[in-house]
Amino acid sequence: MGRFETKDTVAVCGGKLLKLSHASEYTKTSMDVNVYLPPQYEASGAKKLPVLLYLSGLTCTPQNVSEKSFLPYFASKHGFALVFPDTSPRGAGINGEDESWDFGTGAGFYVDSIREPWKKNYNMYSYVLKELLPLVSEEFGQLDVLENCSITGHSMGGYGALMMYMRNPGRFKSCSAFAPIANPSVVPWGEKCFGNYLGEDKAEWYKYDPCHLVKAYAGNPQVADEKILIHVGTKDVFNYRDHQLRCENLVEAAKGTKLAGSIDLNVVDGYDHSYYFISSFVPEHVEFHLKYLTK
Ligand SMILES: N[C@@H](CCC(=O)N[C@@H](CSC=O)C(=O)NCC(=O)O)C(=O)O
Repeated sequence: MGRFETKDTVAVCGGKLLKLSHASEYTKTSMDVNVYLPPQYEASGAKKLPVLLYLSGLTCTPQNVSEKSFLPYFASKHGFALVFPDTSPRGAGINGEDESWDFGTGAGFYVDSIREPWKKNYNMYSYVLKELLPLVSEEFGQLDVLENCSITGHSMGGYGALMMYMRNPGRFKSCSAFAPIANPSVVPWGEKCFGNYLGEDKAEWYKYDPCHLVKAYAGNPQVADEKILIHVGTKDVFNYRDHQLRCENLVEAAKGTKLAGSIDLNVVDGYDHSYYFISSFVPEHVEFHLKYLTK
């Protein structure tokens, strides 16, 4: 299949989960990605299917979300495709990339590094937006991944979804997030990753921080009633309020901006950070995105 190598094809919920890999120009490594094609794909003819891009969190490969989110069930029910990228380059051969679970391998933080020794490979922002999605579009002509695509994600990936959405107004039809790292510049995970990938100049960090991006965000020209849906649990060990996640900071930062009153933050009692939490709120997030995606 063109530039993708198919490593496995799994029957799921009436559709096909394709486990793919390809050589990446932006990471200079082989990259894994899972693409879920719902049963409607085969019969779609000239009509292109909408796509939901899901960015995963720290330590994840494309398999965690494929196996544990229930997203394929809803994609089959409603006729949209799913794209599950990996969370970092793997095996880049950089000293220190495998020393901790919250930096390096599995922790690309969806930024383009500007620092040695990371900048040659750790370019997940450009990789996802400029390479992977265009490649999916080329290889799967029936998927409208360039014009009719929404974005979501979990934790580091929830942060990535908010950040990519706000940096590219109109590129995605809608955005939601599960327990996102909403203000990475002020929390330990962000400080570690931004410090290493982007250096000491905080101005470089703010280019990727949703709480700063929201200030200049021009609004989504594609939609009239723009909202961002966020869920986070009260039993999340990374704490929505004052530890790694800081979801309330985004609501606060949005005041006086185009997104004032539009960040729909739902703090849900008793839920943790796991895929039990994610899968519990996937139905609501799917309903949300379906309001914006063209069917
Ligand atoms: N050290 C632990 C915890 C890692 C963890 O909780 N990862 C989350 C994402 S955290 C933020 O980005 C995750 O989604 N894990 C995968 C899963 O299937 O739950 C560890 O290494 O497990």
